[in-house]
Amino acid sequence: MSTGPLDYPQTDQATVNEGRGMRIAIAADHNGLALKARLIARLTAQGHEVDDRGAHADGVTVDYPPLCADVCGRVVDGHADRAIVVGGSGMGEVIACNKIRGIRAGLCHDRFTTEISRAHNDANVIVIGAKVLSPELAEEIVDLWFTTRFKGGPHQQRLDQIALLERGEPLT
Ligand SMILES: O=C(CO)[C@H](O)[C@H](O)COP(=O)(O)O
Repeated sequence: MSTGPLDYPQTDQATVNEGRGMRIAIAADHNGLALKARLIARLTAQGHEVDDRGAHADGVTVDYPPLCADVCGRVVDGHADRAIVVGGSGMGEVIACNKIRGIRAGLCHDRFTTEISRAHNDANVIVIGAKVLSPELAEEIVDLWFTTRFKGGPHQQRLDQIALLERGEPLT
């Protein structure tokens, strides 16, 4: 992952790898365990290195914020190129992830939101609601997410503005 002048993670190795051979941290709460397992199998078969950060126990209710903090921390500290979080709706998860400096998490539930999260927002975390999507659509959008490149240009300027907000600095 490169670090730009504003000291936050920018376009990452993923765009260089064009969707292959990335280090991916993944987590799910109790609502997302089956989908997490399915995505791990698929991404591993595609040649990615997948780090399953939990939860691991089926039938046990868990809180999602610590899982979000963990996988996002792996991205921010450079141990992972990108992260996936699976929840029930994914709404709380995307809120939690976006509290972490350097994280741009997108809640993706169709092809449009998925493409925009990468092309415009350079999202480094994708959040999926296992109760919102079919497993087949989840696989499709994860594939799309990993192969969609950030467009840069005016979108980079907006990300720079978001980074200023994150740092509590005035927008110029
Ligand atoms: O998607 C989620 C948060 O946005 C969680 O999966 C959901 O809130 C968990 O709820 P419950 O404990 O009732 O299964």
